[in-house]
Amino acid sequence: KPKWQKNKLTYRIVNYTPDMSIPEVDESIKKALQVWANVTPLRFTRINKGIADIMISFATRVHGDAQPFDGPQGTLAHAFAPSPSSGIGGDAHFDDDELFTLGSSKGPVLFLVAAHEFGHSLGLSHSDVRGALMFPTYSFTDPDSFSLSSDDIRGIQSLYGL
Ligand SMILES: CN1c2ccc([C@H]3CN(Cc4ccccc4)C(=O)CO3)cc2CS1(=O)=O
Ligand SMILES: [Zn+2]
Ligand SMILES: [Zn+2]
Repeated sequence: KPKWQKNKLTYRIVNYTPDMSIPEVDESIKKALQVWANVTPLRFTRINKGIADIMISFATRVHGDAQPFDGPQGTLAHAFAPSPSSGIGGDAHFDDDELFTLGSSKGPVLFLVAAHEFGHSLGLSHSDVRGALMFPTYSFTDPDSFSLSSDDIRGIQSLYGL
């Protein structure tokens, strides 16, 4: 299973969705990374130019990789597993044909989708445990009452320890 060979990782928010304010996106991304930092030795530092380990962007349809997005609904985002060779490893792309929200059930909650995607960015694949963050299908949960399932914790700690 590919994993990062370092605990200090950088991230960069390359562009923004029109759905939310810039501070709301910044906070959602920061909280989503903190979910994984809370249970591992991993630490995330934001940079605002250059190449980060985890490049975060919003895009629609064909957007420069082999996985064009599919318009509204369906795929909400995708992320690439860590890779020693390819620069895209770790990157997370969000489908801007979705309406990302801070916490309403009017559209997918960016924090929740990002937390799931960053699981992939760190090397996790999907879980078959309903209720796990890494379960393949999204189901709205109140972001304030969100917590990782034991399956998510077992998975990430099998890669990075605690
Ligand atoms: C907070 N949670 C999320 C967030 C996002 C996702 C996935 C779902 N998804 C749509 C999807 C549906 C069906 C199959 C694959 C992907 C994405 O594209 C990316 O995010 C899945 C889950 C499980 S959850 O605990 O409810
Ligand atoms: Zn992409
Ligand atoms: Zn997924």
